[in-house]
Amino acid sequence: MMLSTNDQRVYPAVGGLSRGTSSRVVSRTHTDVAQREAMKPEQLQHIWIITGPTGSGKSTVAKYLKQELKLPFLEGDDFHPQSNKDKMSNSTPLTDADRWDWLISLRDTACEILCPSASNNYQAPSGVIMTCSALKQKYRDVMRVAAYGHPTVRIHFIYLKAEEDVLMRRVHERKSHYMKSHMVHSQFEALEEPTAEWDTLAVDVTAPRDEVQRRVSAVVAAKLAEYEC
Ligand SMILES: Nc1ncnc2c1ncn2[C@@H]1O[C@H](COP(=O)(O)OP(=O)(O)OP(=O)(O)O)[C@@H](O)[C@H]1O
Ligand SMILES: O=C(O)[C@H](O)[C@@H](O)[C@H](O)[C@H](O)CO
Repeated sequence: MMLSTNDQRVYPAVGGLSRGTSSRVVSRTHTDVAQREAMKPEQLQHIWIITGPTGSGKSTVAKYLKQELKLPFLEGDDFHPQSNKDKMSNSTPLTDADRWDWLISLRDTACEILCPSASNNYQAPSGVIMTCSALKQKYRDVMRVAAYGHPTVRIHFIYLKAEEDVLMRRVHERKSHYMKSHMVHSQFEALEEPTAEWDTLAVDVTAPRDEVQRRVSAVVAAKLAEYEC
């Protein structure tokens, strides 16, 4: 299934993110809620966060989705400081403390991208795709802050789900990456599955790549269709 692309739309600066507010948490008022409910689909900006443990195929799926939706893409791995990469290369799992700044910098970069600016010719994109393991609920909550005070923004987690042994095999076969297969178990230990969270679309990724792509396309298309009603 091919997704319809909506990246060509031009958004007025007035409805979108405004510079300088990306990291500020604004309290939700009745007006905010009313504005949020009154949004037209073409005014919305979607943050698609591809989540799951190491080896679940986040980068693979995100590159596919980038082509399909023609949206900017942020690779979560690129936002880890060298100290985090060194830790993971040395087979030491990251702690919460290691992850906060990483999560915040990813979130704030997504907000910057969605903001009309000279770099996008004052035509902010209709969304952004990012990879981010977001293993725990409190990490996903950090990302959810991107929608606070920004009535145009909708956040969707696409959770790539597979059994540990499947990911162990995939990471073992993947060469030239700092994350090695013996780190997979620690990722499952940290994992709090988001399957019951309202903004999460779970996709079973045990299947071959083309089938996973079809599943991801289907859940994204279904989600976008909800806003057209
Ligand atoms: N559906 C699939 N079937 C088989 N192999 C796959 C599938 N999807 C991805 N792979 C392979 O599994 C490995 C892990 O995929 P990928 O690097 O995209 O995962 P990731 O979640 O981004 O990992 P990390 O968090 O460690 O960066 C890669 O070698 C990739 O080619
Ligand atoms: O939170 C984490 O422990 C990391 O983000 C891992 O989940 C990533 O998979 C790692 O960056 C390897 O790519």
